[in-house]
Amino acid sequence: MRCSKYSANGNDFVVFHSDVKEDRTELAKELCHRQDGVGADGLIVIVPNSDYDFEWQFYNSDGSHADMCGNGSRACAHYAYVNNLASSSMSFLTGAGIIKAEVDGDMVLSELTPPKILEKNIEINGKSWWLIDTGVPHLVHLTENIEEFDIAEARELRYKYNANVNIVSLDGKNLKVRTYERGVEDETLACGTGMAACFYRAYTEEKVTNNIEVYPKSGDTLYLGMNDKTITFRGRVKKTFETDWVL
Ligand SMILES: N[C@@H](CCC[C@H](N)C(=O)O)C(=O)O
Repeated sequence: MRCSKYSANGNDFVVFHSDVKEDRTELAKELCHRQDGVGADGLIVIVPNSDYDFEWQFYNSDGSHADMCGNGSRACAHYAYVNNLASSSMSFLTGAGIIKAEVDGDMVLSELTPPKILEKNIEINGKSWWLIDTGVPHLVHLTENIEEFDIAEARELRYKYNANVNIVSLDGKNLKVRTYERGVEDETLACGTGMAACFYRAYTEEKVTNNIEVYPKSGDTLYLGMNDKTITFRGRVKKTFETDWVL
């Protein structure tokens, strides 16, 4: 079985495809383990679908299922293209809905599901959070100082709201973002749906214009914009390892 490891701007994934759709919770935990496994933030399994190019099963590193993953969608699209599972322009089914993606070398564009503001102005400890669904739920707080990310507070909010937790600051006309991810239970180097939620809040509040750059913790550059109702999310992916493997 072909099995690849991808880094999508520091958010890393084990990816493989299979004809069998089955529960892979335990496998996700084993493979994603940083010391005893391959090590990754998530596991993506591509399985056949009769209506779209394919569908995916997405697992966080703790084995929990997530409906969507922005960075994972770009890694998955690249894997599907280079393994002849789809053409460079594809659509696939996720728990959050249909995702369209386009692969151009190592640049991959993913069109995320329409963002939804679930709740505005949640005031906690002098901070004002918005809860936004960009395929999965994200709390977003606009801050002056991106260096001050209180992980203990983020962890508390993550459980209270069952959401990922982000802080975002302006960097000129662009944005810097940091994300605590549920299912990884720590800050990750990048989170696509998190960047999308931060962009959406900043754009809705007219802090940024359309089509800007967003810089996650890894320091990479992602390109985000509103396209009618959906958010386009573009950036490089890197295949870091590949093996043919007997599981
Ligand atoms: N890293 C992903 C988000 C993965 C799912 C998330 N941890 C959740 O459980 O909601 C991204 O790039 O969007």
